[in-house]
Amino acid sequence: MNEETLKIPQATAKRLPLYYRFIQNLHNAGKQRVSSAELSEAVKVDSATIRRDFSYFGALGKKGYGYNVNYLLSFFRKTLDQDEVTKVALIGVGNLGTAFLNYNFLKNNNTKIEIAFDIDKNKVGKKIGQVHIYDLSELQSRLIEENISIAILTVPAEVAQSITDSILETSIKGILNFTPARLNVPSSIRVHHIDLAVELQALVYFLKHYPNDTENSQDETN
Ligand SMILES: NC(=O)c1ccc[n+]([C@@H]2O[C@H](COP(=O)([O-])OP(=O)(O)OC[C@H]3O[C@@H](n4cnc5c(N)ncnc54)[C@H](O)[C@@H]3O)[C@@H](O)[C@H]2O)c1
Repeated sequence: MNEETLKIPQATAKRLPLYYRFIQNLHNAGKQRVSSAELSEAVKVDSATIRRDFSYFGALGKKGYGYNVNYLLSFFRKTLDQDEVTKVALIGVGNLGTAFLNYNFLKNNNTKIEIAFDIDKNKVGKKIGQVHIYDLSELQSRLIEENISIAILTVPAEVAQSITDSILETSIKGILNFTPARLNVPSSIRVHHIDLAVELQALVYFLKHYPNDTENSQDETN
């Protein structure tokens, strides 16, 4: 994201790609304008939150008119750096990694897995979709050469920290960690953890303790 968006709350920042996706859908469907109530229904975020989120960027909507779809689209495209492709590497081409390579974020214009790594000799040298799988010994040199800024970690938890340590001195600025390992990194590197087991447990907890909380029945902030 560019500098203008650096000071917005993190929860708002995390909702931006969600807004962008739905605004793209509205644009593709030929819609010219959208009210915060319609947007709220589509993205399942309450309209007060949408108005507050949008207010961080100045007055984007007009009372009684709603938001101009083209304006929002170009605004979010610019804010989310959609015109600039962020190169991603995937480390660990097992069950989860293979699924990501097949999916390869085709709906996102600005992120693409460019390269993958594994230690398994049966996988190294092959391609999944457009993505080549290289031996782990080539990790640092290829990350630097291709100027890759994000690494997705889908390796066994035991090796997650050592792989992380080995990419600290490369072009990597962010790590999307799917392993259950908690990673130690310097503050110059950002780590986002995605743990299905934790999410499932949280869902079970909310079902049990907040069965009637229909106001907040969608969690889009993580
Ligand atoms: N976050 C989630 O929701 C979620 C869900 C399922 C699995 N996981 C985690 O994701 C990771 C991968 O799971 P999986 O089911 O795909 O496992 P997997 O065993 O199918 O795949 C792991 C891959 O990593 C490779 N590998 C092993 N050591 C390596 C190293 N040092 N460098 C590079 N590659 C190496 C293996 O050869 C294999 O291809 C695990 O840590 C697992 O706990 C997370």
